[in-house]
Amino acid sequence: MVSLEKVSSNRVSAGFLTKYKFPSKSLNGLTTSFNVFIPDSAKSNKVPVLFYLAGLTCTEDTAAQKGGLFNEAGKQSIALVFPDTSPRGANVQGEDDDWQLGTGAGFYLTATSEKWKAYNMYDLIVKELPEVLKEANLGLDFSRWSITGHSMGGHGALSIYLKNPGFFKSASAFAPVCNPSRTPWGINAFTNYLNVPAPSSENAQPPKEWLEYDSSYLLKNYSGDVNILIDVGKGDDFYKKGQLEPKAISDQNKKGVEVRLHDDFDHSYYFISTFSPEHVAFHAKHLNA
Ligand SMILES: N[C@@H](CCC(=O)N[C@@H](CSC=O)C(=O)NCC(=O)O)C(=O)O
Repeated sequence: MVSLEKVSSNRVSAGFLTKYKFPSKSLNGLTTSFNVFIPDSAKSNKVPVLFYLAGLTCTEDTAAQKGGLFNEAGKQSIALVFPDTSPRGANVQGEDDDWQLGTGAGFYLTATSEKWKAYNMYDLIVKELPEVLKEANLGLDFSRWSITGHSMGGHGALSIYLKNPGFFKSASAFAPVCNPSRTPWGINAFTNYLNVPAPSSENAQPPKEWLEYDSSYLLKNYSGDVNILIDVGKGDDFYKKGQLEPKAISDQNKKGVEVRLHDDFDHSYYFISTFSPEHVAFHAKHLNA
């Protein structure tokens, strides 16, 4: 039995957003927080669930406050779950020194490096949080889950979807890191958290431990049907600097994958909140099919 503590609750759109915290086994016993939006309709019928994984430097509050997801989620009777982006206070030397590694930068993987042993956001999202939500008895339908995210969280959403065939009905992402085993944020995260060094040449095949978390590679080797929507802004500086590489996904021309590039939009929550109602509607189509 997990000791789930309610931190706050706010009326928003056609439901309530409630923040909880609990000591997480995945994160070495550290306390983690998450927000959950439950539409009013959950009182009469169980509702499907959409996870939102946020990006570097974010918390469980970032997308809840700025993502613009609630009106459509309320209308479509979908619950939203917003986890944190890393453990907090793991006491790893240097974990607060660089916004691209450590606190706020968990990269949604299971760390295999002794130094980063609390950094197990993959286990938290895929195993522990679903169990915690089931136990909390919030009116959620545990046969219908989907997943979305932004940037590092877009990488998380796509890789978690592709690593768990059949578990999620659909995945979507805003400006995701699509090919982390060949782009700087991913290489930095994998080298450190997985303790597997980068290959000596840029053109060499990345290590197999890294590829297990690379959505482009996972998609290439995926045999079933997929439902994936990706939006990227052409005015996004991280896109221009080669951190995102959506071409690694769009060039595969896989059925069930739509990658849309939009003029002018940047990496910010102005971009996300513009397209988030469409993403919620996309997931509703698959969650309610
Ligand atoms: N501090 C950084 C910029 C950090 C940043 O832009 N974070 C993005 C996610 S980037 C990929 O995961 C974000 O979502 N920020 C929160 C927000 O409210 O916009 C820098 O110095 O560039």
